[in-house]
Amino acid sequence: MVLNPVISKLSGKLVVLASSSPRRLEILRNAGLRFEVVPSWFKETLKKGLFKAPHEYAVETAKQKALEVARRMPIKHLKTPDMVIGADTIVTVDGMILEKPVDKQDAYRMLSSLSGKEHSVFTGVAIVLCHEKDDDELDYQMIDFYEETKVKFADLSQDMLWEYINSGEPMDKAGGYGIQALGGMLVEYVHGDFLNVVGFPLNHFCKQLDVIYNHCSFVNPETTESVYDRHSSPILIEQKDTSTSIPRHSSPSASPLHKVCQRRCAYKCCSSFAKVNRLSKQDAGEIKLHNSETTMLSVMRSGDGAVIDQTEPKKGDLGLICELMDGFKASKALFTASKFGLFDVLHKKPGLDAEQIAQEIKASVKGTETLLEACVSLGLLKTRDTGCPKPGFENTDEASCFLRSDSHFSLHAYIQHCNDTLWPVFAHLESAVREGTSQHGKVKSSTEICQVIILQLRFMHAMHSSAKVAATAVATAFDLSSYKTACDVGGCTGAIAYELIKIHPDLSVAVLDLPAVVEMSAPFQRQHTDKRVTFKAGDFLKDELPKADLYVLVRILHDLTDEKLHILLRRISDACTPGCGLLLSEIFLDENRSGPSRGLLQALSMSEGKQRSAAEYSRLLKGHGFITAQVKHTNSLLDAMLCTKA
Ligand SMILES: Cc1cn([C@@H]2O[C@H](COP(=O)(O)OP(=O)(O)OP(=O)(O)O)[C@@H](O)[C@H]2O)c(=O)[nH]c1=O
Repeated sequence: MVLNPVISKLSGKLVVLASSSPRRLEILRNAGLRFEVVPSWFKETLKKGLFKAPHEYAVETAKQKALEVARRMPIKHLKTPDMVIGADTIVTVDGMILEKPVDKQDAYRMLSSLSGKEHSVFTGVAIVLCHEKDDDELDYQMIDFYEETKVKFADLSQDMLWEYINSGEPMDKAGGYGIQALGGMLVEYVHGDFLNVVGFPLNHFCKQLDVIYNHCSFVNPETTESVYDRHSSPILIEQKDTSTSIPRHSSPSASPLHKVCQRRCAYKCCSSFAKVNRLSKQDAGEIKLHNSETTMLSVMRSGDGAVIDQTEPKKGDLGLICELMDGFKASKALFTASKFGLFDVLHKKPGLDAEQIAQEIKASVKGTETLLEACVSLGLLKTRDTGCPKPGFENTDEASCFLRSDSHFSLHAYIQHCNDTLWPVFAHLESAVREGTSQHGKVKSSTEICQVIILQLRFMHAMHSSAKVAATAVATAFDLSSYKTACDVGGCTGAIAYELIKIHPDLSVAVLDLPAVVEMSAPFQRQHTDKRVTFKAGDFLKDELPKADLYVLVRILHDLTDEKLHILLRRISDACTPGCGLLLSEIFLDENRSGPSRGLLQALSMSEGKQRSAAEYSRLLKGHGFITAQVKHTNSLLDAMLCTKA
């Protein structure tokens, strides 16, 4: 297998990764594959008992994830992809299939069942090759396979397990661990493909691409001929069979899933098979069949004949609700501790007890004690045994990194902004929802005019601190070496600009922002001497944009009305020559707008704009002549997208 020619076979094709897993994205990106990410909406609810072996469950889930995206993309007016890749990772031990834990207790249960034992990690992968037929139909071929890796865990003590669980790492990972990070410390040995455990069996995938593009010919959907490659061992390809077309309103039993299962045939390469299936684009909604199998709803009739909906609570349901009910208390505890400078005090004098801390922060002993305990429970502080009857307190690593006011990645100013500005705005949320307007005005109108400048400066501090935390992820998201001049439109204090020039030595950046902002941003530049960042005062909606071959828009578009957004994009597009780049950074919503919460909660206090998914931004930009080259979900505060002017 020659790796690069295999990956390069896909250049120029629209390859879509139907996954929200940042690990899969990174594995494939690192392999040089160019693709878009459209997370699947398929709910992982297939009945495990229906499958003879665990890997069949993983493969079937992967197939359904990929098919759901292949169906949805053309309907949602996105382009029909050439290839959709879906994957599903599961952990199996003692006959049980472990997926992602629903809460900490569940993670504990999973990890204890793995302690001291060998288990298997299976990743099922589905590759859907699509061929657009006409307005209504989509032909596709499905190739699927799986990979198994054996992993042995050391004996794990209860303390160690809880420490690991409290790190937060287990929650979005099958089996409740991430071998690529802290979870690696739990592992005694790995037999097989390491990346398979992380979430994607890259080696097996490349072999499959090799088979697809170098060693076999697939059924040509136009001619309906089935073809064998005579120079390699025969790959059995089912002849196109229109009986696999899915009726527009197929019943669950005639679902693609069932058809696919029944029609499975012998083939080379593990469990792969390829055949042409036909899918009506209208069938997108029909994938719901599994919901009926897994729902826990039982309908009963009460004495007066009314239907009572008795939904049994699922494990973890209560945990979720409690977390949400108490969420505001946790936030306010963080804001208060931050306002009192608690994390600075404990950085300078770790190990102080409650009484000493109360003295330092000039607060009551009783109140301080309560706040300290709450902060420990939230993972912001930890206790230290000082040998005295009263425990000492110190910052956790997270607090040390993000909550001190003097740390490089300090979010202190942003947290104060949350407390002083956003908290009062959210107190008016009911009115905001009822009236459909932001409540910023109500809160601001009660502010003295002379305070406006102070507020503006505070706001800039807040933006500066969160931009600094997001900057590395944004600046390193893509290879920008071909660009020499950039303009950071609305770049505020230059936090992103300075990071960009740090990472890209040949780049110089002009930061464009309103005159008042540029004037007030001087104190933020004191520690920077590099002349490659310059500031230009101007209104990006009216004044001339500095010439550049890369325009940068970080957290700008979501805040603009549609009208302003189109004015800005048109102005940038006019300033660009073909080949110029546009680096967009925002929180990208999931395609079904079901998350991430950070983006959706932010929308609740936004005045004019709206939050969008990567595909929505992509479409907007396409309307102004920009083609999306790459999308990156960074796992940091902001995601990123690189587009090129066509
Ligand atoms: C064992 C292990 C798993 N994982 C992650 O566990 C998720 C599995 O869940 P999934 O359902 O297969 O995928 P998902 O995250 O829900 O994404 P999607 O493809 O959208 O369903 C994937 O993320 C994997 O990386 C690690 O990161 N490290 C590990 O060591």
